[in-house]
Amino acid sequence: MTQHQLSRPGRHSDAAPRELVLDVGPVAHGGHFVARHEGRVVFVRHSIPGEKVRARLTDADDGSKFWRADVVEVLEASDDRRRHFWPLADSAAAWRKGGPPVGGAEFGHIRLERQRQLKSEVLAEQLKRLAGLDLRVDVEAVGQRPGSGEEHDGGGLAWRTRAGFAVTPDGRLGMHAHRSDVVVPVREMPLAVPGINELKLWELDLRGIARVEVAAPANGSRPLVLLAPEDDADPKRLGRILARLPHDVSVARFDPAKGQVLQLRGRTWVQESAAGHEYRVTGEGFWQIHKDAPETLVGAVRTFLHDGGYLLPGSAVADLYAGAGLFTAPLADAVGITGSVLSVEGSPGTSRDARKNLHGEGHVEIVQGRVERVLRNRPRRFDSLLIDPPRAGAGKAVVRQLMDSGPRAIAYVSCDPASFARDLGYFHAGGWKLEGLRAFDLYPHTHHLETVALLVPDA
Ligand SMILES: C[S@@+](CC[C@H](N)C(=O)[O-])C[C@H]1O[C@@H](n2cnc3c(N)ncnc32)[C@H](O)[C@@H]1O
Repeated sequence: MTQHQLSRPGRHSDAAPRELVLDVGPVAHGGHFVARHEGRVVFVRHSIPGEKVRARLTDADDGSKFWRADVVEVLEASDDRRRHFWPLADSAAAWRKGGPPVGGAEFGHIRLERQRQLKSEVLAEQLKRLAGLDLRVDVEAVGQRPGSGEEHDGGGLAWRTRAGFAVTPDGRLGMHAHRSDVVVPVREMPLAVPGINELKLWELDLRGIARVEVAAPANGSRPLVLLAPEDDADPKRLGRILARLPHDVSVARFDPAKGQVLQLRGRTWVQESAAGHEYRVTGEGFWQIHKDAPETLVGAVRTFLHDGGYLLPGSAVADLYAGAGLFTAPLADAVGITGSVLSVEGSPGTSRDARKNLHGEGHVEIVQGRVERVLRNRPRRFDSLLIDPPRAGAGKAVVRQLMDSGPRAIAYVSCDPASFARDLGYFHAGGWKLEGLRAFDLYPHTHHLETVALLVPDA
């Protein structure tokens, strides 16, 4: 990696030292660890509680309440520290070579079991702070061979069925350095499933392409490569890239701003499978990223709703923030043709997929629109609900609408402990309680965490 200026945000006042020696304290939401320098909080990435590190300031404005820093040298290492499995994402190694590490594997230097403990601590802290709840939940490992995590011999790797790449100015496959516009060339993505790495996209000349997205379903069906050309790209370049990719790979061009996907070869979608159902997912449409996430999450929701007696034949239920219908199909099975399922998804393309995926299920109504609008314009009663909002969570108004629709239970699937804890606070204020909570490590080696909760009225 060459020396680059940090272009985003990388602010330093002249008075601020560029490197500090820090004693690292507890983990915070977002994958940072809390340290202090002369009374000011410094959020340090790539460290571990209890360590002493030398860290480079990446955001250090005199006026700001806290600074951000990145480890360049570990002075006293934690027993939980492991050699990072990917040199490009190893903070100290990357800075030694003159630039920031690539993003996306910011916990890769931590023993897997300790990663899960840290995520559990973050969840407990958010629940306490935002929902006033004293609760510690263990984070469950998913799809890892027992004991394999310690040596990184496959533990926690090769799980991403989706990967996004940038392109270097000279046309090589790359990834953004952490909090930076710098694109670092890559030759593999260790968190991605083999179906993505086998494409060897790093061998392509990608000049004229701004972004590359790849989807390789866990069921081994045909992968899809999405290419976003720059505005002034020579169309012949797309043809040359197409010729270099294996024939059994679908290729499409896409325009992220307009949400358009145009076929170049094969399909514009991938075929996914879960819980005995088949799903098509077009372009960049949402699908759970971890190869084992669909089965894991459907199983957890089923246990909470079905085993709790909240999902009976004939029930009226809803799947909100439904994507391509991952949960809609098993909910439709459970309530049967005497019941009904309302499935609401905001993205027009993904909602079209849901319509195709649930075609023929007469008791399922697919509605494209924002959840808050659909619930406001057509208020109705439900026996139980499932929600799986994006990272921002559902929010106060939607939580109110959900409670007002009279369900006996709500399953809440969340990918962000902070917005989940905040929403839980709104449920508490409305007279509801947390009846069950499970947490899953569906993003190993990153700070992200998935939870599934069961909420019921506090009778
Ligand atoms: C975390 S994904 C879950 C999708 C689906 N449940 C699954 O597991 O495959 C959230 C989905 O909500 C959609 N979405 C985001 N904001 C929305 C809103 N206000 N109303 C409806 N859908 C929304 C996104 O397009 C995305 O498909």
